[in-house]
Amino acid sequence: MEDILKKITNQTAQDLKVRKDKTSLSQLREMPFYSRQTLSLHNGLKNGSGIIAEHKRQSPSKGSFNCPSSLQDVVKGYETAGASAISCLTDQPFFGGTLQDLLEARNAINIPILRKDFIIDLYQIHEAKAYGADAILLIAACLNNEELKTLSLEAMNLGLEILFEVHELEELNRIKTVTTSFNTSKFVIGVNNRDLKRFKTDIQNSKDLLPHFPENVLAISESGISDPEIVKELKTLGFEGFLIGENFMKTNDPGTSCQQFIKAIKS
Ligand SMILES: O=C(O)c1ccccc1NCC(=O)[C@H](O)[C@H](O)COP(=O)(O)O
Repeated sequence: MEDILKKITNQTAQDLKVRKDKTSLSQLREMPFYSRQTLSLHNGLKNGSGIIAEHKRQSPSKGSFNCPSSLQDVVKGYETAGASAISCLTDQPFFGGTLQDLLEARNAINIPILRKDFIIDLYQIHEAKAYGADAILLIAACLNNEELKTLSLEAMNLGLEILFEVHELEELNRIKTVTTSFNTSKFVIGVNNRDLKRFKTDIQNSKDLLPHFPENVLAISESGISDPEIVKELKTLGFEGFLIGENFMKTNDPGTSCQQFIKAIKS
């Protein structure tokens, strides 16, 4: 595992102990959104712009984005702009997000929401459902095959879709192995263009890994996307989803930035 991921997941494991002591699984199950019918991320991407617009206050690579807009204004702006889905970061120590953000986003919008976090424990899947997510992220670099399978099955049981994230071919091959026995094709695989050792992004990573994708799986390109022309190019190659955070969150009005971006990819 890359150093930064190790650092983040070690912190996640510590924070989880505190949250588990504070809120039991039964209490999560009693929360109003726990029994809610989820929205399909997969369908949202297939039928819409393909943009997953991210709410991201800060990042380990860039620090704070100093976005003056409230979470509600950001996510409502993204929805109005025509985003297919929202990615809501809930990691606090490194990204400044909270589970409360997820709850607020759920109350504000009616498009699919991805809980963007570093999921290493079944408890987090139940949290995702209880706080209103429709999909979760599972990062191959943080999990072995057994963990990937156990977490995926729990998510699917709760009606949550999964975005599997890979950085390299070995991880993509592991996702292929883990998902072959699944009774659904409603999961998506994302290539993260961010090299976590050097914090550099390179779209070429998406282009290199796409030919190795399993058939009929929805492909997403993640990170470092700021040019609508790149999205147009990646679409012609076969990508159907594009996860974009910084490019919108570094502006004063992420919703309007997202609107202009979506207009540009359609022109
Ligand atoms: O963004 C980071 O610096 C980062 C560092 C370590 C682990 C993950 C990180 N980012 C998570 C993401 O995947 C991005 O937030 C997401 O793909 C959007 O990327 P961007 O459009 O470049 O903000």
